[in-house]
Amino acid sequence: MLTVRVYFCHYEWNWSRSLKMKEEQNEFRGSNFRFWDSLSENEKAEQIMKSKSKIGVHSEIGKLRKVFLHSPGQEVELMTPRNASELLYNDIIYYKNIVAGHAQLKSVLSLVSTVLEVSECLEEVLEISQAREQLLDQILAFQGCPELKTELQSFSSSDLVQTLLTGVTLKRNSLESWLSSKTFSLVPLPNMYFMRDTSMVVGNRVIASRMASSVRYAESLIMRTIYEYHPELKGHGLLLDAAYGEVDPKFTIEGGDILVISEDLLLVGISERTTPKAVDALVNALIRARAEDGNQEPFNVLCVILPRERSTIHLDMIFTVANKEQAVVYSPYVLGRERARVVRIRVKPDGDKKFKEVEDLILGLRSVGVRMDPIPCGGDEPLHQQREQWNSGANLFSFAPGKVISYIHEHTLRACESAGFKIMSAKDVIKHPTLLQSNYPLIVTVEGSELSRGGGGPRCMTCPVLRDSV
Ligand SMILES: NC(=[NH2+])NCCC[C@H](N)C(=O)O
Repeated sequence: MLTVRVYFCHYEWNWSRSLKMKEEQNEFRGSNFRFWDSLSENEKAEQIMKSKSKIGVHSEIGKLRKVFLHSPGQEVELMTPRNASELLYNDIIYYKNIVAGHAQLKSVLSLVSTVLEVSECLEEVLEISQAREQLLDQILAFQGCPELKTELQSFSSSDLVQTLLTGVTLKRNSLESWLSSKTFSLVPLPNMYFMRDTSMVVGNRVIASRMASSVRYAESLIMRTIYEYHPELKGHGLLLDAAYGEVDPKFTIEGGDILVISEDLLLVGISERTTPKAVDALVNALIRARAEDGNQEPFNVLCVILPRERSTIHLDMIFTVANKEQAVVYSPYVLGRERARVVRIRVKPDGDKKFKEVEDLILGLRSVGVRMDPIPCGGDEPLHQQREQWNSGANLFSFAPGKVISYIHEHTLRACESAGFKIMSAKDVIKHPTLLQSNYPLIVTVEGSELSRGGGGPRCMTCPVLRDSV
């Protein structure tokens, strides 16, 4: 294999050792590489600036530099048919069967980006006593089990990470607990591998989500703590700090509903997970943040009112961006007779907002100057569309413009091929990373038949922290 030295490796990072090592191991960084020595002084300075900036997401497709993942562990095997739906799963899934699919995703992303494993970051953060204390207090208060604190405080950081992920079984040591229908005093976090939802980077700031379901609260508290304390990520301020504080069912927001199309355009799902009240707060927070940054440009938010169905919990289950002007869509809800309503909010820098209902999402995008040609998830047949969308067939993840990861869905992939994409398996790409250097649009497929039964796809499993601008 061709060995390539990438300019990123030449910058001396001051951050934690493990992260630096990861940078160095990642010698090959995808298609746009150049030898450091071939860069002009200006280009070098620009690259150094870029690598200094710790977080920044201004599009759905900019070349990926840093991404959060969580490789699923034993926590996914703690559910039973009885509690599966409460734990937000479509079915009982087996750890061994999802490992391979997730490992493919991670290997492909590691070829092009720094991959931050959330459990490793959490372990590092738990070494900071203030962070550990704060996180434990918050999680245990939310879960109503503050009595666990003394025991958990005594754990090593790695044991504590494991315990937070796999939960604590309720001790049957009183009549009340003996008769309780609960299994856990501290609920496990089997949804952790859906990294997308619990926090998000919008522009140069972070949103700590407020999850719609209490079984996921702890996940966003974990992310909030990582962004607050981790040397690699801290210091950016929160755009919206929704993870902690009073529970208000009218105020919930999850990352699967937020798509950053450009600096001046967001798509937002109004769904069973994300409420209008939270989106109002997000828009106001953006107005303030942009004013702070001296940004005098107006911006737009397109709000898609999603049906409340299990397979459309988030906007990214019916619409994901695959290239500069192409998106994979679930046609019935984006274009068809049953299409979702879309409300456009035009926001002036002085905070003035104008609301208008637009015809559909694609025309709404046009109305703000963005062309997106839809590629139908499942192809043209309603039967295939429904089956493949159910298994997260519209949920693709872009790691560069026109470079996308998808599950293997025959009809969706065929539609993508007709739209100009080449299809390659993750296995081939991992064996021959130079395949990623192609100039043509590319879809890398990962095995997802078991992963999708957790309720999401490649976009749901990734949380981009840093992307190049497009
Ligand atoms: N961005 C997404 N579509 N995420 C899917 C999350 C699935 C997860 N089981 C949940 O219900 O929360």
